[in-house]
Amino acid sequence: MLRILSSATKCLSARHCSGFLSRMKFMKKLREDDVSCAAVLQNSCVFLFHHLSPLLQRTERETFRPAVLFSSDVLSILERLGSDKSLLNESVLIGCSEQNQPQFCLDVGKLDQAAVEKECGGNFVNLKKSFFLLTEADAPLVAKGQALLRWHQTNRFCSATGQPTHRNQAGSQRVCRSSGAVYYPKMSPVVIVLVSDGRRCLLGRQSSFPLGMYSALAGFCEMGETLEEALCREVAEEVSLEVQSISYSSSQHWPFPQSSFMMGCHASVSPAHTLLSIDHTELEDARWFTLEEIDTALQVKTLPRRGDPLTVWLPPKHALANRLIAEWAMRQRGNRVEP
Ligand SMILES: NC(=O)C1=CN([C@@H]2O[C@H](COP(=O)(O)OP(=O)(O)OC[C@H]3O[C@@H](n4cnc5c(N)ncnc54)[C@H](O)[C@@H]3O)[C@@H](O)[C@H]2O)C=CC1
Ligand SMILES: [Mg+2]
Repeated sequence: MLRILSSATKCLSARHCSGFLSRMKFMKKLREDDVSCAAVLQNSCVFLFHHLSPLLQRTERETFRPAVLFSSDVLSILERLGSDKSLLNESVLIGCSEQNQPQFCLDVGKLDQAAVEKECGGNFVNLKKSFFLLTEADAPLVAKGQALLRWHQTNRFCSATGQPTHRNQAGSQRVCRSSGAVYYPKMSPVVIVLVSDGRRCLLGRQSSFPLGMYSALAGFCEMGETLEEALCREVAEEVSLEVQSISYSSSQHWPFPQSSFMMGCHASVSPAHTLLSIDHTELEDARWFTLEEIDTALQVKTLPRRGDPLTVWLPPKHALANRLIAEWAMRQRGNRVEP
């Protein structure tokens, strides 16, 4: 069995960079210079995927972390499993750790899954499950890796000429040599908004959500829309409310169902106009929640099962919706005047 190293354990490329600025410049160079990138890949961390499912390893504390191998370990595995070692060159650059360790991801879907799992002492777990098994710190990098690997797998041909596209070594773009068209990985912009009437906040649920889960309203931005226009339209479409003011909170990359760029906002509506008219083609339910109800929902740690009494619970900390709700609750607690 091979050793699986946390990305912090070795620091092979420290001489290349130190601090945030040099790390960013180093990454830029790797994206632009195929020869440097190929050389660095020989001494880097690699996150393995199998048909887009990341390889996870159980820790001593019965939690999970992404299994991180060194390129030399990957080459040994490829050799032992009788695979062409050039497969390593299909790795895609995903980052550089704070310890200055370049990080790549590689899909070994061509190899036997069980054989790789045995070699590595881990398991390939589909992204939806693994995203929530991982810590808030590890999940985004794994999601980014999967998103890039998926993009490469689904953009192998030029949409103008039908000719094959060719990736650069870092995997940050693909080029059609026939037309010269350059393709870059794409995300769909999505607005997510926590609407408040000053006293309560508005949450909704789609029928596809797990039982009892309510979240902030969200929707894809349409071509040509500003963030603010998309937000007002989505709230109008889904619950027939007119938003009065908007403030931006923060953003996140969201891998489900495919790469979205989520932009999180707070918005207010007039307390005199809070009557909801729900579009049931989009939402199964939407309701106003008081601070007490939100506090209770934030406490729910074990997910309800079918047959359990209906408990409202909220998206986990990994989701921007959770942050928006927590921000709102904190602000409400601060505003509350004790009798
Ligand atoms: N990270 C978080 O906290 C949360 C993330 N989300 C994510 O936000 C996203 C958008 O939320 P929804 O309410 O489902 O959006 P939505 O309200 O825009 O409705 C989805 C529908 O929009 C259409 N659509 C338009 N452009 C699309 C595109 N580029 N890709 C896919 N469908 C498109 C499709 O018909 C789809 O069925 C979802 O992917 C969901 O996973 C939703 C809630 C919380
Ligand atoms: Mg929606």
